[in-house]
Amino acid sequence: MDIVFIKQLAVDTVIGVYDWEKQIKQRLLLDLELGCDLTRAGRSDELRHTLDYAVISERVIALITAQPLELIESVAERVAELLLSEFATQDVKVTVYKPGAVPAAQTVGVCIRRSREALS
Ligand SMILES: Nc1nc2c(c(=O)[nH]1)N=C([C@H](O)[C@@H](O)CO)CN2
Repeated sequence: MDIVFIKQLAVDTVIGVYDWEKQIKQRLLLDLELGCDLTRAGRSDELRHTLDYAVISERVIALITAQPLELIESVAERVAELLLSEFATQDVKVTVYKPGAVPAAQTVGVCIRRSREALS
């Protein structure tokens, strides 16, 4: 399976369980992997034959900033659902980092894999 990926997509949004977190924006970083077949795009050299990482990035940022959430798990699940429903990908891997959440750690986060197969 080929992959279109986006690494360390920065999104400033309201995210967190605690009251003080609901008053501020915090930065999340996302790694996205979308499984697909890139043979046609590689041969044709046409953008319409692949997944446009610029469009995907804009959609993901718009989704995450549209509503406050508590858990980064919820962010990951919503992003996976969006990617599978709006883009021609077979499966996705979504990693959400919340740097700074645990001062003693470089970063913390969650990683999920979801496939179109599992939806049907
Ligand atoms: N597995 C998770 N653990 C925690 C989360 C989370 O989203 N997923 N969130 C918090 C708080 O919001 C924390 O980031 C505040 O520093 C705690 N644990």
